[in-house]
Amino acid sequence: MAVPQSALDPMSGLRLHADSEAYRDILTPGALSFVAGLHRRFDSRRRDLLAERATRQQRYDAGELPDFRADTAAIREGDWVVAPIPAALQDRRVEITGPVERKMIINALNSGAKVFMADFEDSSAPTWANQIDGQRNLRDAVDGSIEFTSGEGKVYRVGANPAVLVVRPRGWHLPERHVTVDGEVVSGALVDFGLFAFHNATALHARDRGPYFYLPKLQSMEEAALWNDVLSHAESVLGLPNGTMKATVLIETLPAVFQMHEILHALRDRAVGLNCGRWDYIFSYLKTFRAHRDRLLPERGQVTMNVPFLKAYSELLIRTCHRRGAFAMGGMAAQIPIKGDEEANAAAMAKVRADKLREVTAGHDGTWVAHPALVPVAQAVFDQHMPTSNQLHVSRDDVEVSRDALIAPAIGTITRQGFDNNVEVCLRYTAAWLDGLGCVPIHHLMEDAATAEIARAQLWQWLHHGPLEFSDHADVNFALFDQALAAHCHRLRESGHPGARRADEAAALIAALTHADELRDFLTLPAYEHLS
Ligand SMILES: CC(=O)SCCNC(=O)CCNC(=O)[C@H](O)C(C)(C)COP(=O)(O)OP(=O)(O)OC[C@H]1O[C@@H](n2cnc3c(N)ncnc32)[C@H](O)[C@@H]1OP(=O)(O)O
Ligand SMILES: O=CC(=O)O
Ligand SMILES: [Mg+2]
Repeated sequence: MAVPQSALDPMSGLRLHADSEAYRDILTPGALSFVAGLHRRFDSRRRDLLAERATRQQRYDAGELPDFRADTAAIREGDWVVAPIPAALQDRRVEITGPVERKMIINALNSGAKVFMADFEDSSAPTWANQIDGQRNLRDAVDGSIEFTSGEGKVYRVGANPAVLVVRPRGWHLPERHVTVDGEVVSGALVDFGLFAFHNATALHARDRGPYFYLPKLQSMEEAALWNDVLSHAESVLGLPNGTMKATVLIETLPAVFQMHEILHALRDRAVGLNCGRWDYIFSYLKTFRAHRDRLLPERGQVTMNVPFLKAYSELLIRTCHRRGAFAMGGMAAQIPIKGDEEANAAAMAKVRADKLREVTAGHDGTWVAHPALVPVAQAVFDQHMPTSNQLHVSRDDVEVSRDALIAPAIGTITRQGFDNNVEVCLRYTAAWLDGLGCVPIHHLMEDAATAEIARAQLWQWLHHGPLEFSDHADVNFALFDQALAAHCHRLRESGHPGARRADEAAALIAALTHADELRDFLTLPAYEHLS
């Protein structure tokens, strides 16, 4: 189906500040007009909502605690369900996620997972080339022409029964500085969504395959309503029936956990589920309580999904989703396969299995994996404990979760090793990101923007809310941080690790962010100024 030209805005006012010649097939006049139209219609609302985030955070800094909203009680108490879920998304027991790199897209589609979440967000360093090559790769995946030949001559093609594609655009906070409209920088979310929808919506709809989206880092039902209006407008411009574009929302901020019914309600014509984005959720807990010394978290390794505030969040998410006829998706275990060490690999796989067992027995309808080798591991657990396509019938009416349970402080310690690991992860991840890699293995764990943010936020909290002690009673202080950062920077510079050549820049950025009086909202915003 052709896009009616009359529905597209004129091109005037849109400027590209990067190579566009090489991407003429993606940056077509029609696609750019579509993005410009989204910007003109929706960007002022987006900026107002970002300002509301800042105001909300000021209230938390002044001592207020997040809570359920009084003005939306009728939505929480009312009887309503989301629109029917399409056949292609009825069974989502294992979803593989990964960056929009050509070879990885083919591997993910062939991985045996039910769904592939193609990620422009936590696992992407948003260089112009990464984002626009990613659009081309996805367009080729959708039209069936995608192929890749490795340096060794191995040819990659998509086989039978590929995973169903779900796309995650960037969050509302990130700009795409290479595109301006009427002199204003366009939102990364609208660029990622707009280009993907423009090029693929019609073809996907014709095959009953969407388009489907994962929506990241929302804080409120108003932010969900903005997405709803963007999707609805796009459907109308592209000539698709209302509700064709489906959305799964990541509940990965602390404010959002108090508005899960409201978020589903705002998107009820197109919501198919919520997902426990545990890593950003932990980061958001740290950020929300950046001024609350009584809610510091212990080191990252101790903040598992069995910690009471995380258990409460995941169980309330399941209960909420199932009451509304929506899927309750689990999240990502950070372990990845360990090559060349059978024992360590078996221990890592056992952790993944335990995590998936917790999810499936709690009532989750599916889960995420970070690597193709983990698909059979997660699938075996879900197959054994979830004989049906999903568990919408499991109501979890037994779950009673209070506001206090959702914000309960976690008990634990800070070890020197945990502190040092946070410094290393922050540095190495930031350096890799500056070099264009948004997801890297560090000490056999997947590290992406969300996991690195936890490390960064923890260091800031521990150092600014001192005096704190390590488990061996030594002081946690800036001198130790500076020493550790310098040592890791030296090691990284000399290593063959991703980002080695950006080590000094990354170290300077991490030092500035950690010493600053205020915890910055996102590492990726100041880092974007340095991204090639
Ligand atoms: C908090 C969140 O937001 S989670 C969601 C965001 N994070 C992600 O999506 C994580 C995605 N995963 C990855 O990027 C990678 O698995 C990493 C970086 C963690 C590890 O990467 P590597 O060390 O290169 O993995 P490894 O060398 O074992 O890869 C083996 C093969 O699997 C492929 N592969 C690894 N992960 C993936 C993936 N997620 N999707 C598709 N293919 C993958 C590799 O491309 C490689 O293919 P090849 O054998 O054909 O060359
Ligand atoms: O996006 C997922 C998360 O855990 O963060
Ligand atoms: Mg996330």
